[in-house]
Amino acid sequence: MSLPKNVRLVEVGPRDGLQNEAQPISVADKVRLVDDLTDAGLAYIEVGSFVSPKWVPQMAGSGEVFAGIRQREGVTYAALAPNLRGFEDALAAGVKEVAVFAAASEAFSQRNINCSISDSLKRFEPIMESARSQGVRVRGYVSCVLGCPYEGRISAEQVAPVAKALHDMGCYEVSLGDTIGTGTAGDTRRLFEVVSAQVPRAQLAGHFHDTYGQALANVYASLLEGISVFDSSVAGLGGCPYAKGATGNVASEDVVYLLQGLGIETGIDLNRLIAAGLRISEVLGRATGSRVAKARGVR
Ligand SMILES: CC(C)(COP(=O)([O-])OP(=O)([O-])OC[C@H]1O[C@@H](n2cnc3c(N)ncnc32)[C@H](O)[C@@H]1OP(=O)([O-])[O-])[C@@H](O)C(=O)NCCC(=O)NCCSC(=O)C[C@@](C)(O)CC(=O)[O-]
Repeated sequence: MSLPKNVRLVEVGPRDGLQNEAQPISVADKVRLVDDLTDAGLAYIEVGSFVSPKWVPQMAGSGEVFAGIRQREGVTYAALAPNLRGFEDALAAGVKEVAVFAAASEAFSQRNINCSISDSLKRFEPIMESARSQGVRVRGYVSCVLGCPYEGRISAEQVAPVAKALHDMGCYEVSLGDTIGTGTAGDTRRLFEVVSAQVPRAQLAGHFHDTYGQALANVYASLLEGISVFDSSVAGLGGCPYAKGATGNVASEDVVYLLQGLGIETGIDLNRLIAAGLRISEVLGRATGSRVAKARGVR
């Protein structure tokens, strides 16, 4: 299979990246991050989550962040919604696209959203119905596609029915998440081979955490499988509150560098992206997680 000519990056830094931070991050700093990412040319930015603040306190101000950001024409600013309440709160905050999130592991589903996989899918149905009637696009996530912090190995055959269910209920794209970053390039190729028998490749995305240093290799393995949408996080921010020890997503800067080397267009200005990552890393008081940013001689 030949490599895709264009790739779309879904920037999840402001959401997946920051949701796990214990230290307070001001609304102004979150707004600045999203604006910097807009200026760097990202066409899709996941800005926040409308989830319970008791479960994920860092996302509590997502409505204020939406109110503060500069929205550029043609850029999608999305948010996570776990239930109808979250969906309605998101809409009230002016959100035009949401993402629902399920898991391929029962134990993770319980820890993350306090219900079974099948109950979570039922919970999404009223969201899908309301979204359809209001013309809101919904993206779907499946977590733990290559491993679970509680159940260990997860097979591609466990992932495929969950991805299919999200696709069948109307998610226009399903992102497959290696939440704990244990997957290898071989596992990744097999995952997409199996899942693409249920959901077309053009409607699948890859979401790789870099815990074991395999994320960039997994992006490349996915490209070889014809996948052309990847979630990534500026400065490699992040982790998951329900997957202890998991590091951030693959750094957006590193993915852009990889893609540039393959002659694949993303429309992203790498220098501005690096600057955005350095600014938020400074706010967080730590070094950037992007190897490319580090190699360019800055922090
Ligand atoms: C789903 C629930 C709400 C169930 O949580 P629950 O406790 O079972 O829900 P509940 O319906 O019993 O409600 C409990 C309380 O939460 C409130 N509540 C209920 N819904 C909402 C809402 N939408 N927004 C704000 N508040 C809400 C509700 O009003 C009530 O408040 P109280 O009466 O106790 O004061 C909870 O488990 C939750 O919010 N979980 C979110 C977990 C999360 O955000 N995880 C991280 C995102 S997933 C991820 O990172 C993985 C991904 C996508 O990146 C891919 C990958 O890497 O794998």
